[in-house]
Amino acid sequence: MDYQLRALNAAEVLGPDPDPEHLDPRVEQWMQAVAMGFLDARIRGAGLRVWAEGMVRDEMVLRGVYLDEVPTGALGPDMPVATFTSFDKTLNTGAGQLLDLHMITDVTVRPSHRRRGLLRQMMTTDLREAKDRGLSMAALTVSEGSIYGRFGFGAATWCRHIALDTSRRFALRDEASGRVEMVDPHGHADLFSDVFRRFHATTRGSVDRPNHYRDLSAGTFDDDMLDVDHARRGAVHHDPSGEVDGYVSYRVERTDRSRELKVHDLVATSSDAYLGLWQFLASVDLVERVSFRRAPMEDPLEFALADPRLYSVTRLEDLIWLRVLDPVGALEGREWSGSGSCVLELRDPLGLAGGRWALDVADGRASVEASTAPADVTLDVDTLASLYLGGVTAPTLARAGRLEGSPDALRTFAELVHLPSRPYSITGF
Ligand SMILES: CC(=O)SCCNC(=O)CCNC(=O)[C@H](O)C(C)(C)COP(=O)(O)OP(=O)(O)OC[C@H]1O[C@@H](n2cnc3c(N)ncnc32)[C@H](O)[C@@H]1OP(=O)(O)O
Repeated sequence: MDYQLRALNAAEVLGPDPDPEHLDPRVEQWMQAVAMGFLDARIRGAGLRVWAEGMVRDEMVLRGVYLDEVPTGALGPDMPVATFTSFDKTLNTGAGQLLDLHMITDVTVRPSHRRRGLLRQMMTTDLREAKDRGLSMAALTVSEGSIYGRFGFGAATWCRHIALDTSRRFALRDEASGRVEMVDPHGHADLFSDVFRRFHATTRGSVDRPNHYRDLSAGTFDDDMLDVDHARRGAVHHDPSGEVDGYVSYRVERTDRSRELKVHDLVATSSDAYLGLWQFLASVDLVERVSFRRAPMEDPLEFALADPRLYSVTRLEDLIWLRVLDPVGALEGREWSGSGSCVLELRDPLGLAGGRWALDVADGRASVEASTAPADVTLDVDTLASLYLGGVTAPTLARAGRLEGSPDALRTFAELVHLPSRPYSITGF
């Protein structure tokens, strides 16, 4: 069977203002292939608008694998058998630095064509092109944990799914300051985006949001319902000067004889905003359970409660998986601890970032260059990805057998790479 890998530049094909009723058929067929690959319904209505606008604003590259010949009656030659999207945004790497980030999503291969190397072909082409364009880091979120390690990706940020008992027993140890007012989220996409922009600028581990988050946060599109969420409600937190420093977007769902408040998005730029929004959520009557799937691993809420047992973690989720493309750009673009030096041997199954790299850290900033000196520490490129944002420590990875070196070398590297807190991304894509 002959396959052709093609790439479409969404902004070029759709123009600046795409009309969802009359999309270029190549793009629409590509979208329907993605929907089929993720076992979703056909895309229509609001979904076409949100997706097309997002593709254009984010300048997405849509890769597709097409069949040369299609048997009579089978899905047509314009619908790809495999899809893959990428676009560029930024990653907060700590100490206020934003690193350019190559983001990958919408990876599907039609079941009748899987395990023939189509994902491998799209991935290796895309990563090579991103590296050639000068990007030093790529990222994705995964449907299954077993797929992307072979391509050099490692889990780098995690989040908690939490449930909070908001019955009469709920109380914070101290009242949060500031004030919360309800808003209609459908009309506040700009305000929500602005709060997120400030959160992104100050939070290590945050990845910038694709454009369609404007609709997801505001509830003008919901990716489970594939439509406008008419039950979506919202509230914002004002700091004592009156400035909005956090928001929450949520809906209440009935389960048997009770109700659950499901938080879709909660973004806060200060602890008062974060705790104030939780205090508001707990004050919603007729609901005794609030759930949220993007709580930080180090969650102040747990420790602000008068009764910490009202807080439960229902699941831990790996969220952002990173892939180093260029070790110099990636390692120099990160926050480090103290001063010292070390030679790293990086093993890379795709040959993009492998080799020996001399790392020199002075007062938290690194300079990195290729080296022929003997390696102090040896690791795989996916292990470096997991260490990169401080989501896991070097001693833990050494105990897992994923770092090799003498005890002294491992100690030096562990001290340099260590970061004081866990990273937090609130954005899946
Ligand atoms: C970033 C994202 O978009 S995440 C979403 C990923 N997509 C999905 O989960 C949708 C449903 N699944 C699919 O569409 C496909 O099965 C895909 C995309 C996961 C895999 O596509 P394929 O073309 O079958 O993969 P391909 O043949 O290139 O396999 C590449 C390698 O990955 C391995 N692999 C592929 N799928 C899986 C899997 N689900 N679990 C474990 N390993 C896998 C293959 O065995 C192969 O390994 P090898 O090269 O070391 O021998």
